Amino acid sequence: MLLEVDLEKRFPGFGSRVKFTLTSSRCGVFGPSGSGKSTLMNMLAGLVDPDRGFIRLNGKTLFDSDRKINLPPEKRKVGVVFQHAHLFPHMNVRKNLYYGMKRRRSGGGDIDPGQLIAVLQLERLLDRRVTRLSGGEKQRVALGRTILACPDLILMDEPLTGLDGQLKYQIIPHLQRVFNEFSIPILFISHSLHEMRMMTDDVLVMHEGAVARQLTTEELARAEACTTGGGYINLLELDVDRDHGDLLSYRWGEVELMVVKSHAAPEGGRFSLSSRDILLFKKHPEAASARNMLACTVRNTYTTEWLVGVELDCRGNSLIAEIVPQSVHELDIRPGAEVVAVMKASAINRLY
Ligand SMILES: Nc1ncnc2c1ncn2[C@@H]1O[C@H](COP(=O)(O)OP(=O)(O)OP(=O)(O)O)[C@@H](O)[C@H]1O
Repeated sequence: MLLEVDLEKRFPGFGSRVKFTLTSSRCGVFGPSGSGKSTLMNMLAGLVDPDRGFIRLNGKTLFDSDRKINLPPEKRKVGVVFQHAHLFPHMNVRKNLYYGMKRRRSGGGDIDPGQLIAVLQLERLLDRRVTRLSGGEKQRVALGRTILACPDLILMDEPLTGLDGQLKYQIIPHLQRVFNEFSIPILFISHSLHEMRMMTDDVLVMHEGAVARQLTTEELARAEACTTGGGYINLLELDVDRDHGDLLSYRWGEVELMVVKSHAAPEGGRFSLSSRDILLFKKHPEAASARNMLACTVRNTYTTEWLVGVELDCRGNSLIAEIVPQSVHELDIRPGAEVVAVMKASAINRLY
C-alpha cells in the first residue's frame, strides 16, 4: 500500500494539519481523545471535506483541492468499520454480508464469500437476525460486509472500544486472520496500546491535530513504557499444558511457564508480563519463591530515561526486562551474556 496524505481542516476551536506517507499494510493511528484521529479517518473516507491538500492511495487521487478532485465515498474503494457495527437491523447476517458484495466496483471482486465467512466463523449465524447477535458477532459481520466490497484500504475507527474485556480480545484473532488471508491493508485507529501492538506494525501518533511521530509499533511500545511508568509489557502467546492445583503450566514455545490459576484460564491465549516484574540473575538461584526461572541469552540492550531495557532470547522466545544501569554493570549484561530471568507466577496475567 502507498498512502500519501497532506491535509488541512479547521473546525471552530480545532485545527488539523496532517502530512504523512504510509507504505506498511498494517498501520495504526494512535493518540489521546480529541487529537484528531476520527477527523483524519473521516477525511480519508470522504465523509468530511478537507479545507485544503491531497489524498493519494496507490497513486490514485481521492482528493486534491488544487485540482478540484473530491471522489465521493462510494468511489474511493476505502472501507470503514466503526466502533458500532451499523448493520441493517431488518436483515439477517447473510443479507448484511451480501450487501457488501453489491458495492463492489469493477476491477475488484476476487474475495470468495464462503472463505471469508469461514475465516470469520459466521457459518452458524447466517440466517440469524442481526438484532440477535452479540457485540463481537456484530463487529465480525460489519467487517465481513466491508471486506466483501473489496476495498483497497480498510479504516477501522476504534472497532473494539464498544466491546467489553474478553470479547474485545476474542475478536482480535479474527481480525488478524482476515488480514493474513485476504491481504487488505488497514488503518487501525485506537488509543489502546495493546490493541495497536496486536493489529499494526507502524503507527502515526497524533497530537493536537497533527502527526507528532511516525514510528514502528514496537518503538511506540518501548517509548510508552517510559512515559506510563508501567514498564514495557511483554505479550506472550501461551498454550495450556497441565493443572498443578493452584497453578497452571503453559507452553511458551519450548519453555514451560507457571501461572497462578486465578490469573489464567484453562485454555491458551495471550498473556501480559511487565518488564519490571522480571529479575535477572547471573547464575541459577538455589532456591526462590518465584515459580519461573528461565535460562536466557542477552540479545541486545537499549537505554530508557531511567532504566536499561534488556532484550532476551529464551530458547527462541523474545522477552524484555528493564533493570537499573548499576545492575547492568554488576551482572556484566552485554550481547551474548547468559542470564537467568526470574518471574513470579502471579506476574503473568491473561489478556484473552
Ligand atoms: N464536525 C465537527 N464540528 C466541529 N468540531 C469537530 C467536528 N468533528 C470533530 N470536531 C472537533 O475536532 C477535534 C478532534 O476530534 P476527533 O473526533 O477527530 O478526535 P479523536 O482523536 O478521534 O478523539 P476520540 O479518541 O475521542 O474519538 C475535537 O475537538 C472535536 O470536538
